[in-house]
Amino acid sequence: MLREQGPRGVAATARPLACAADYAAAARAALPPDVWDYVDGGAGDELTLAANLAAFRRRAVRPRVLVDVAHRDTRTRVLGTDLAAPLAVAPMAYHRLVHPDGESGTARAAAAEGLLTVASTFASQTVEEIAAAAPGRVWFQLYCFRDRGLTADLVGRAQAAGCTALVLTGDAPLMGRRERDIRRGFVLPGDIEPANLRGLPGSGLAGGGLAGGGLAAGGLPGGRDLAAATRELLDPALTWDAVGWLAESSPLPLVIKGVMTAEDAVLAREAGAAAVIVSNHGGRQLDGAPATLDALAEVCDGAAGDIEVYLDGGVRRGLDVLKAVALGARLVLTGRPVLWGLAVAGEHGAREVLRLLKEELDLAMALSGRPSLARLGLDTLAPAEGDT
Ligand SMILES: Cc1cc2nc3c(=O)[nH]c(=O)nc-3n(C[C@H](O)[C@H](O)[C@H](O)COP(=O)(O)O)c2cc1C
Ligand SMILES: O=C(O)C(=O)c1ccccc1
Repeated sequence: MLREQGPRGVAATARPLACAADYAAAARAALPPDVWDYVDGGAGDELTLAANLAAFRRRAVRPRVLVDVAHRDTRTRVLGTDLAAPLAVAPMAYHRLVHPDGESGTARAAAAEGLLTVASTFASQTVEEIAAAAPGRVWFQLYCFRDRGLTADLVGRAQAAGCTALVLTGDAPLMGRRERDIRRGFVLPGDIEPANLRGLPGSGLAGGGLAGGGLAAGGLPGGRDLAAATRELLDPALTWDAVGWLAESSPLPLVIKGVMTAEDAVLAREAGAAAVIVSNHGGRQLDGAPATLDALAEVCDGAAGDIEVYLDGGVRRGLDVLKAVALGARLVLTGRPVLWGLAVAGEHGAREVLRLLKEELDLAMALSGRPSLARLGLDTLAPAEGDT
C-alpha cells in the first residue's frame, strides 16, 4: 500500500492512500499548479465535468441478499483482449507531464493488473514504445489530421507496433476552451513533446517548434499557442466518411469515441465501427453536454446490440464501474485517476489506483449480491432521481 509522503518524505506523517480521491489529493500536492489544472480542468463553466461525477453519485444500487458470493468473476473479453475486469485506461495526452515513467509506465501498470491502455495520438512517448511495454494490451487513439497521408501513416505504425484496436476521437473538431489553462498561461514544458509527431514537417508541434520554449495553451506571449498548433493539425471538417475510410483501410477493429446520442450510435454502426465510447471527453470539450452515465441508455438503444458500447467520464470508484456495466457498458474507461497514481508514484502508483478500482468492483459485486458481470443489469440500480 502506498503512503502519502510528509514534508521531505518524513515517514512519521505518511498516511496510507485508501482510494482514488486520496491519490488526487496527493497528486495535487505534488504537481505544479498549472499541470494539476491542465489535468483536472474542463471546458467553460465545467458543468459537464461536474455532471459526470454527479450522475454516478445520484444512482443507488438495489442490493440482493443471501446470494452465494463466495466466488466473484470480474473477467471479460473485449475486442479479442482478455481483461481481468471491464476496465481500461482512457487515452490522455502527455503522461510525462506528471511523471517520467510516462505512457509506458501506465501501460505496464494496466497490463500488470490484466487491463488495457488506450495510447493517445498526443502521447509523450511513441506508440512503438508504449505498445512494446504492454504487448497485446494497448489500443491506439487516433486524431484524424487534415493530412490523410499522415493519418494513414500513424494508423500503419500503430498496427505494426502491435496495437489491437483503433479508437477514433470524434468529439474534438476543435479543442474545447479550457479556461484554467488560459488563466495559468499553461505552457507545455520544453522537454515534453508529442512523440508520435516527432520530425513532422510543418506542424509547428514537433521538432524545433517544441524544443524552443514550449507551447502555450491560451495563446499567451512567451510560448507557442497549443490550441492554435493543434488546430493546424486536426481536421474540423471530419465526417462519418472518414470512419468508413478507416474501417476499410485498417484491419483493426474501430471504436468511435465521443458518441453521446442514439443517432450517432446508428451512424457508427452503419459506418462499420465495432464499438462506440460514450464520452464527453471528461468535460473538456462541449460544456453543456450531459453526463455520460445519463447518455448511456440512448446510445445502447442506437447500438441495438450490433456494436459494443463503452463509457468514460467521472469513474472514480469500482462502484461506478458496476453502475456503468449495469446500464449497458461492456467496458469502462478511467482517465484522470490513472494520472493521479502516476504523479504520486509513477508506474507503481498507476497500478495501485487500477488495483483499488478492481478491488472495489469485486467488493461491490459481492455486497450487491451480483457475483458475475452477467448478473449486472437494469434491475441492479434504483430509478434515477426525477425518473418516473
Ligand atoms: C489530461 C487529459 C488529456 C486527454 N487527452 C486526450 C487525448 O489525447 N485524446 C482523447 O481522445 N481524449 C483525451 N482525453 C479525454 C479522456 O480520454 C477521457 O475521455 C476522459 O478523461 C474521461 O474522463 P475522466 O478523466 O473523468 O475519467 C484527455 C483527458 C485528460 C484529463
Ligand atoms: O487535452 C485533451 O483533452 C486532449 O484531448 C488533447 C488533444 C490534443 C493535444 C493535447 C491534448
